[in-house]
Amino acid sequence: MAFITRQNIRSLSSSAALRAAIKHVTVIGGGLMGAGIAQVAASTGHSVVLVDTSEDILKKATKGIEASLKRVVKKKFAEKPEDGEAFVQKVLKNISTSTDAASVVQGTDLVVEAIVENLKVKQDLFGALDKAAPQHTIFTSNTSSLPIADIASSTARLDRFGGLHFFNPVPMMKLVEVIKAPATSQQTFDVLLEFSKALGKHPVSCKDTPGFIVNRLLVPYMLEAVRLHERGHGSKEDIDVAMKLGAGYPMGPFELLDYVGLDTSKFIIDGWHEKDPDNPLFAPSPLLNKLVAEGKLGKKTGEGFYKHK
Ligand SMILES: C[C@H](O)CC(=O)SCCNC(=O)CCNC(=O)[C@H](O)C(C)(C)COP(=O)(O)OP(=O)(O)OC[C@H]1O[C@@H](n2cnc3c(N)ncnc32)[C@H](O)[C@@H]1OP(=O)(O)O
Ligand SMILES: NC(=O)c1ccc[n+]([C@@H]2O[C@H](COP(=O)([O-])OP(=O)(O)OC[C@H]3O[C@@H](n4cnc5c(N)ncnc54)[C@H](O)[C@@H]3O)[C@@H](O)[C@H]2O)c1
Repeated sequence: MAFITRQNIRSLSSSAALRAAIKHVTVIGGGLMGAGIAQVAASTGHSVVLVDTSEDILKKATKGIEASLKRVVKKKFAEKPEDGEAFVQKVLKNISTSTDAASVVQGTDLVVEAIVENLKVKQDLFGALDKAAPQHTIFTSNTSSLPIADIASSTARLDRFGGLHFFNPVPMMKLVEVIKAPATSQQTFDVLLEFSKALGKHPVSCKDTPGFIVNRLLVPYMLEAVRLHERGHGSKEDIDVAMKLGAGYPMGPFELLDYVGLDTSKFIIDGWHEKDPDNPLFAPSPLLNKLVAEGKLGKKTGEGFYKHK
């Protein structure tokens, strides 16, 4: 570990050297995204510590990772199921868990944060981690909508702070948006691009602008679907079928909102509305607000726009 130091980081030029820079990864948040990121990092040979606030959440996350890995190997090792089982066990061995982020970051090359979409909570976390992590450790956030520069402002490592935005479900979705904030160094950015490739993902470069590329287009689209339904211009079922069969989307907007999480979707739109209240694309939705207030957060709680088993 600790391949990158401030002294040798300038000599990191080849792809191989950049890839070798990240061996030990700490993923903070063991929910939908964090569990998927930990799974993919462990599957590609990284040693991973997954952090959350309670042992119960971590147990649930580990069970989810095991179930997801079994789905992956069913196809990948269809001819040799015993090799598939060995792969699952090997990957699970690469993952340990902890409820104490500050102690585990002492041995990490990269932090990927995937906790709740709230600026203050993220800043508090990174402020504490900055004091505990070694100099060489790179910090990243998987935020959907918050400026990376704002999250990084709670630390003194602005040059070693960037964005790594994964997509749900992480084991299946090939894209990673790599975000270069104004103070992110070119070396950090290059390491993050190579790390994304080492995970088997396709990185794209993004500026630190609201929603980066995908969410700036996708979130207004999903909210427009809710508004269309609120106006009585279509049932959610018809809108979903229309977008799947008429536009070739794998999920309709209501299915996707349930999949992403209605709380996360509300955090995103509320944050943008606060900053740009005149933009009609960022207007809050009464129906979304009502469902979140009722605790109907989508697939993860068993009900959102739809009921889930
Ligand atoms: C808001 C945020 O900031 C950004 C975001 O993340 S926005 C959300 C982005 N994500 C999307 O848009 C997802 C859109 N949906 C899809 O692409 C597809 O519906 C899907 C990949 C989720 C599922 O595919 P679908 O064909 O509908 O269902 P299903 O048959 O269950 O799954 C297809 C394959 O994926 C696998 N799979 C699905 N979820 C999986 C998971 N969590 N782990 C492992 N494998 C999984 C299945 O095993 C299956 O494999 P198979 O073809 O070998 O049987
Ligand atoms: N859901 C999506 O489709 C999606 C896609 C891309 C990015 N994101 C972003 O990823 C992040 C996580 O989203 P999610 O959907 O996985 O949320 P989630 O609610 O499923 O999981 C969040 C996890 O973080 C944990 N947590 C909260 N505060 C913590 C702290 N201080 N320390 C450690 N753990 C803490 C919670 O206990 C929970 O397990 C958010 O920033 C979100 O915007 C979400």
